Formats: sequence, C-alpha cells, structure tokens
Amino acid sequence: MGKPKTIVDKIWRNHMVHAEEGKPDLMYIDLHLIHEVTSPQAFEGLRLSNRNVRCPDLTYATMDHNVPTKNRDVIKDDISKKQMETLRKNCKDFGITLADMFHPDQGIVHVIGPQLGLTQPGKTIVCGDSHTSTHGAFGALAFGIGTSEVEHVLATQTLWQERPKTLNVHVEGDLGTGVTAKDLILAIISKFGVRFGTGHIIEYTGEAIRNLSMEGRMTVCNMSIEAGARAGLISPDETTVEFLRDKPNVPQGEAFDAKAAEWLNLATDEGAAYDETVTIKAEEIEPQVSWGTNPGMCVPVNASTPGVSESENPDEVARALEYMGLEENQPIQSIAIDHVFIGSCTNSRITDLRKAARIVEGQSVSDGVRAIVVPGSFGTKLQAEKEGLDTIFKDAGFEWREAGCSMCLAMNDDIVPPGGRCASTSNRNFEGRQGNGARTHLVSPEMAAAAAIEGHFVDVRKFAAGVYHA
Ligand SMILES: CC(C)[C@H](C(=O)O)[C@@H](O)C(=O)O
Ligand code: SF4
Repeated sequence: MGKPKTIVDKIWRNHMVHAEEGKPDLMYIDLHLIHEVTSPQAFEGLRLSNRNVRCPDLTYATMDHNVPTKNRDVIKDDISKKQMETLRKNCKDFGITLADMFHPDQGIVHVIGPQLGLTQPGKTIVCGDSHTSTHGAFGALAFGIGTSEVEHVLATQTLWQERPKTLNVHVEGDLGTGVTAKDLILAIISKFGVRFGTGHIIEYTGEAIRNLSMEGRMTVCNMSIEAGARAGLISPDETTVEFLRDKPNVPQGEAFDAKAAEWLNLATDEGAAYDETVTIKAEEIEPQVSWGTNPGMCVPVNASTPGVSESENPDEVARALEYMGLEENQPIQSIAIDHVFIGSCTNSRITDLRKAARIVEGQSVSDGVRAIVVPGSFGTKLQAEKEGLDTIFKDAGFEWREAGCSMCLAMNDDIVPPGGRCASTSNRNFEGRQGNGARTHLVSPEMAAAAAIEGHFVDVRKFAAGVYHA
C-alpha cells in the first residue's frame, strides 16, 4: 500500500523527467494549449534558434482573446489582426491544429479543452494564460506559463517547475438553493484573501465540491489564480468520468472504461497529508457581489460595502470605493448597473447559460441596461441554440454573440465605457479590466441575469423564488 498520496504527488511522480537537489524539476507536459496573445514571440524564438515544435500533436491552438463577437470578419484593431494572422501562420508552418475563428471547435481555450476531451485527469496541461487552472477541475495539473516557457514547451515538451506545496481547501456541507460555484469561490477568496494560495497548488475537497457539476468545478478551479495559487484541482470521481464519456479525443468503448479506472486511481488517498488545510462552511455562503477592485473584495448581496475606518486596509478600501464610484456602507442592492456580461472562461458553459436563461425567461432587460451573452465556444453556442436559450435571451433584450473572451478583458470591441458599471460573470475586476475607467462587479450568471432585469443587484433567491421552488 505505501504512504497515502495526494493527487499532486501522483501526477508529479508520473511526469518528472529529471530532478536534482536544489533545482526545479523537469516535467513532461501532456498538453500545450496556445492562443493568439501569448504565442507569437515564442514561435519567433523557435525560428531564430532554428528549432521545431517537438510534439505538434500535443499542442492545440485557438483564437479567443481578440476575436470579434459580432461581425466576425471585421477586426478593427491592428495588433489584434496581426496576432491572429501570426497564429494562423505559425500553426500552418509548425503543423499545429488550430481552431480558427470560423472553425466549429473555436472558443475560449479553457472552455474548448474540456469540451474536446483534450483535458483529462492526470495530465500536465500548460498554456500561456493564467486561467489554465480551470482544467484542474478534471484532476489535471494545469497551470499558466509565461511566453519564454511557452517557447521551451514548444521546443522540448518539458518545463522546469519548482514543486509547489499543497493546500487543501475543504468545503464542509452543501451550498444552499440559488448559491452557485461562483459564489463559493468568491466567498473563499474574500474569506482567505487574494494571496492565500501563493506558492501552493490548491486541492478543493468536501461534500459541496463533490456535489458540483463539472462546469461548477471549472468555475471554482478557474479562479484559483485569483487566490494567488499556482494551480487548483479536484480529484476525479464518477462526475468527471461521465462528463468525459463519448467526448472526442478520449478512448471509446471498453478502452474508455479502462482509462476511467486509471483516472479514478489518481484521486487523493484517504489520509494523505497536505502542507496546509483551510475550511469553509458551505451553508453559510450567500450569493456574492464584488464591490472593489480585486476578486477578494466581495460581500453577500444582502450586505453593504465596507466602512473605511473599520477595515484592515483603510487606504486600499477607500481607493477601491473611489474607483468604483461607491460610498462606504452602501447597500449592495442599491447599486445600479448599466452593463451585463454573461460570458468568460469562468461562466460561459452550457449549464451557466441554462441557469441564466431560467431567470430571464419571460422578463425584460431593464431600461438603459446593455446586456450581452457570449457563449464560451461555438459548440456551446450551437447547443444553446438547439435548446432555444438564444431566443429566451433575445426576447428579453439581451444580445446573443459569437464565442470569445469578449468583455472579460477589453482586448476586442466589447468594452464597458469609462464610468460604466457592469455585472459580470468573469473573474477579474481590476481597474480598467473591462475598459478604461470601467467598473466591474463579479457575480454568478444567475445574479447577473437578475441584475439585468432589475437594473440593480438583487438577491436572486428572492427574485427568482418561483424558479427555484418550481
Ligand atoms: C491575455 C492573457 C495573457 C491573460 C491571462 O494570462 O490571464 C488573459 O487571459 C486574462 O485573463 O487576463
Ligand atoms: S475569458 Fe477572460 S479570463 Fe478567460 S482566458 Fe479569456 S480573457 Fe482570460
């Protein structure tokens, strides 16, 4: 039997190519995802040193950050255009599969990996993108890397990595009705702070985590980076296996069952030791709304913005309130919004869209609110359309867009204007994130949908009591 091991111990051991005292370990990489923003210089480096891509078949590319979500072929920004053309050329020259803008597999890199079954338990997955932690939901060891590391992985299919410590975030009990995975991760970050994961790989455990769908787990793991962690993951279980069954790129038939047994064996063993453990009670979590300029600045929807003098960091709080155009001790439900964004790699999957649509059905977007829904991938968009979700959103006055990162970060045409205020299902609310002077409030898809209808934040549990009790 041997000593009980965590999933991180097991994946690390399976991928260590070289280890030397006092140096990082050399790790084999199973899947390298690339997008148009962080790959151009890496390919340039390869060309300059006359090197090739070592494993084109373990590399997969998509376009997501810069793509227009309407009028697909009109790319106004020159840098965006150049980045996309460069990715196209690089993939062609080096033999890498690319989900180009009009390709049916196109979408946000962290949405399509799982959808295509490229993301699998036990894999080491990297991408030049901080939210690569999303793939950890499958029990993969997945983390963001810098552009010089992208070049290293392209050239060698390996990466030097300092082994992080393990941090168990244990969620006791279960979430209440109308409280989502997004509320859970926002509550975790607001309770423990935006740096609590630094130097660690978080493993999320406990009943509430086990009860989450794969989409919910992805939402949680996605934001691990906002807690400062190197990565976040969840041990695989039957939910993981069922999500992956019949996906492209996974073994089919009996071979799938054999693979699934291997995956389940990767789960952290009973009694395995973590470097650290923190606990949070799921029953106590309410729908969250961020009021400030980092994802830890969140409060329950029935609460108010903090008082400056009572806070631990009065200067930081005062500055954030000022940027956000809010008063101290202001009730969250009094905050009026003029933009709503349902999308991003945190919350743009089919279940997110289904849940938001249930809230929106038969209602209308409040006057003066511009609300957009941006599916995470072309596949998600088609599925949603098959289910008639697009009609529900459009009838209520939402815009229904093509897949991409969109309004999550202002790298394309979807921008919140200066002073604009957005209820957003994305993961970052930094100053200027959705446009210069734009104000972002992070919420769940259900809370964003309810805010769109009411024109200000409301407790979705009361707003949609009928939906929840139906
Ligand atoms: C553009 C990219 C490098 C960036 C990231 O690494 O996360 C982006 O995806 C983001 O969410 O800020
Ligand atoms: S959706 Fe947002 S967070 Fe996710 S990869 Fe795109 S820009 Fe980054």
